[in-house]
Amino acid sequence: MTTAADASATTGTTGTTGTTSTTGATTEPVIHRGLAGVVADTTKVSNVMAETNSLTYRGYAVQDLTAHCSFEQVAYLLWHGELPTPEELVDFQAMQRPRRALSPGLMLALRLLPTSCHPMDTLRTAVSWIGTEDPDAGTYDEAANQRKSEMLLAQIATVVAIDHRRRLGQEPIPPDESLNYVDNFFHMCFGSVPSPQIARAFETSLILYMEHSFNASTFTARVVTSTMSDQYSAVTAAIGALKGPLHGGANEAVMHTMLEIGHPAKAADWMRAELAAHRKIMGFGHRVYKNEDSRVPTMKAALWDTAAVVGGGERWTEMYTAMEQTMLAERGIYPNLDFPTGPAYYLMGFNIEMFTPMFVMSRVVGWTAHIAEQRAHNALIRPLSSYDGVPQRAVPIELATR
Ligand SMILES: CC(=O)SCCNC(=O)CCNC(=O)[C@H](O)C(C)(C)COP(=O)(O)OP(=O)(O)OC[C@H]1O[C@@H](n2cnc3c(N)ncnc32)[C@H](O)[C@@H]1OP(=O)(O)O
Ligand SMILES: O=C([O-])CC(=O)C(=O)O
Repeated sequence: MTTAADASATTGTTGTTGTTSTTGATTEPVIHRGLAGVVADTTKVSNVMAETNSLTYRGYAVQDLTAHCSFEQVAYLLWHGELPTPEELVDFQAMQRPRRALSPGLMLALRLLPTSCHPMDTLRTAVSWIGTEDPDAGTYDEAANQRKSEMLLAQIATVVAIDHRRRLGQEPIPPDESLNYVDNFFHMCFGSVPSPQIARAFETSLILYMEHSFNASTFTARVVTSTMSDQYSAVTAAIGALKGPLHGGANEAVMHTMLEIGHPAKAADWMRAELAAHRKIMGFGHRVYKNEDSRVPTMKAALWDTAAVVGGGERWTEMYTAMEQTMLAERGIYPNLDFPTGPAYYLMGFNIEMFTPMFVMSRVVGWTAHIAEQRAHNALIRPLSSYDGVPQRAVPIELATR
């Protein structure tokens, strides 16, 4: 089998059985395991530029957006291609905020779910449920899909907050239309709004989490959409893809790791032992960025800001520094966005198992922007495989039943 890394340039047509070169000789197909390095389609939503460690949403640098825009403004930008005018923003908020309350059916379903399930399972089930209650779930047109995207954005935060509370044995707190997305989420979780510094740090994390081109969960949403399936199915599948620790689940794993290490002074030895045992350390490495994740400096600053206003915060910033320095010295691998976000969410008072659902609260905007783009220029996503199982054979006569 030839992999992308060791393949020499081959021209010709590729099928499941091999490649026919222009000279007529059959060679083995080039296998791109994990689709690494494959450009699967074009997109206008965001641009991940690994060479310059930079990232733009609809042409705006994410650092510019986190410095000057609210979560709602950036969500509007990703969906509509332009930042909203002040009037458009008011209209957007007036339409979004009343949609935060959940249906009685979904409220009941959330009560019935076991608390032993992971909150990502709650969220996956809730999105699927919302789809069952939408009489237009299967109808596609641009306006209907935009309405569904807005509904999902408004309701996912409510589901996450209710799940956060029910695991603590607490009753839901209804959403408050007078509050912005961030303050309302804290209000629904804790019954109060955060300090401006914490609100800003949290909003920064959400803006940075919102979109990242063809990452595994977005690509999952595009694969489902490419079959002309519905938006709820695509988002439900994307939640399943984000849950894994090699993707969004890493923000939870980072905090578990930091707690296991316990003290910054123990970080270097702990990490060296893990690396010697060939185990991966969550929150480090990236498929596209091989130098530094474009979003990390901004989120690292937000973690430091959070630590400055929360008691005991320096324990986790010192842990961050110790782990970052050790990984760079031992393997030359940089932290990814999940590395600063994990301890930031922990310092903000969230239970660790809620971290990946909080990622969904934001990434749903990116997913649905990509679903719209996929639908607008659809091509069924169906790659080829190279068979390397047993050669063709006949059913043994003694096992035949007909
Ligand atoms: C929001 C996000 O989804 S960001 C990503 C969050 N995921 C994580 O933090 C999980 C930990 N990181 C990883 O598993 C990987 O870096 C990934 C999956 C993110 C990207 O991986 P890939 O591009 O497939 O690279 P791959 O896993 O093959 O790693 C290349 C090499 O670096 C090593 N490596 C990469 N990441 C790590 C890590 N976190 N810890 C230890 N070694 C690592 C691999 O062991 C491999 O070494 P080898 O060539 O000696 O076998
Ligand atoms: O792009 C990726 O592969 C993973 C990632 O950082 C993201 O989804 O934000």
